[in-house]
Amino acid sequence: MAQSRMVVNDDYEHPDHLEYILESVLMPSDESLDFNLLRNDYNSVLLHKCQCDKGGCANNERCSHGGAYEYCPDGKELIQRQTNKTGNIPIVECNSFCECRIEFCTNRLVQYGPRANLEVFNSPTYKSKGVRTKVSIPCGAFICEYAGEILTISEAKRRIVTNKKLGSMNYVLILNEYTKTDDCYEDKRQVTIIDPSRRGNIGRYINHSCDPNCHITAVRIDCPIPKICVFAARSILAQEELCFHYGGEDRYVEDQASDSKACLCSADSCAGFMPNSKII
Ligand SMILES: C[S@@+](CC[C@H](N)C(=O)[O-])C[C@H]1O[C@@H](n2cnc3c(N)ncnc32)[C@H](O)[C@@H]1O
Repeated sequence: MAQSRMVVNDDYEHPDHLEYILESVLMPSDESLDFNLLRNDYNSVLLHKCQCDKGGCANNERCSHGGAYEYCPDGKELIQRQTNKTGNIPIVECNSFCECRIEFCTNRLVQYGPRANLEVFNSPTYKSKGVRTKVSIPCGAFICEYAGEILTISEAKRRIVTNKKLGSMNYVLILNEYTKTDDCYEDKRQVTIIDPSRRGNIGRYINHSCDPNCHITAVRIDCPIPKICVFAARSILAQEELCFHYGGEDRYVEDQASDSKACLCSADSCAGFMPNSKII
């Protein structure tokens, strides 16, 4: 049974014989200095807490973390606030240190686990496994974490080279976060590298598209290392395959680095090749 540091509702079956995890976990130790730094981050907690009363966390002027989510027009579920349409604004959810009352707090979503009614299927578009939804999904809704092993930069480089040599599928996802002012990306602030090839959740089956219906956003709950989270970038119909752009924010920052692997997304705007985020 998969274990989590939080109360996560995730009872998806794992179709492969891999270890199913409920949230990202630290890679095995390689005794390096980089690993020790990563472990320190992984084991540390964000102490900053909010002191909200009922409803306060809906408002980013009142709540020190709040305002990331709002109710969708039918009021049925919390979605990513529509000012964050590209998913580029990182989210900090309320956590166990916060003084808000959990039953009133509207700044907790990812911590409850992936949405229901997703399924892994054999995708005819990608000629491999993919994830689709059995029911429609509103724009901004949380899909799931892209959970896997959190890697050091040197271990990620090593695994990417090995995958290429073996011709294996590459599951390593690199999220570069940037400081941003007036629509201009500036210094890189943090790199997070996740590999669900050995240990992962349902997110590991989501394919890349050059015109995706989902995007990724960095979400922190109680750890300074963000979770890479998949949200709906538009309304999605039942039976649609879910895809996001593997280049993340990098595609806006510089000429997108591309892989030698042909992209099968079949979008009109397809770049022809799979994107390849740089490990800077
Ligand atoms: C995170 S996995 C996605 C799930 C994968 N299809 C599977 O069966 O497990 C990433 C791998 O899926 C394949 N893939 C994903 N998106 C693709 C695309 N747009 N074009 C070609 N292959 C893609 C590539 O082999 C890539 O290394």
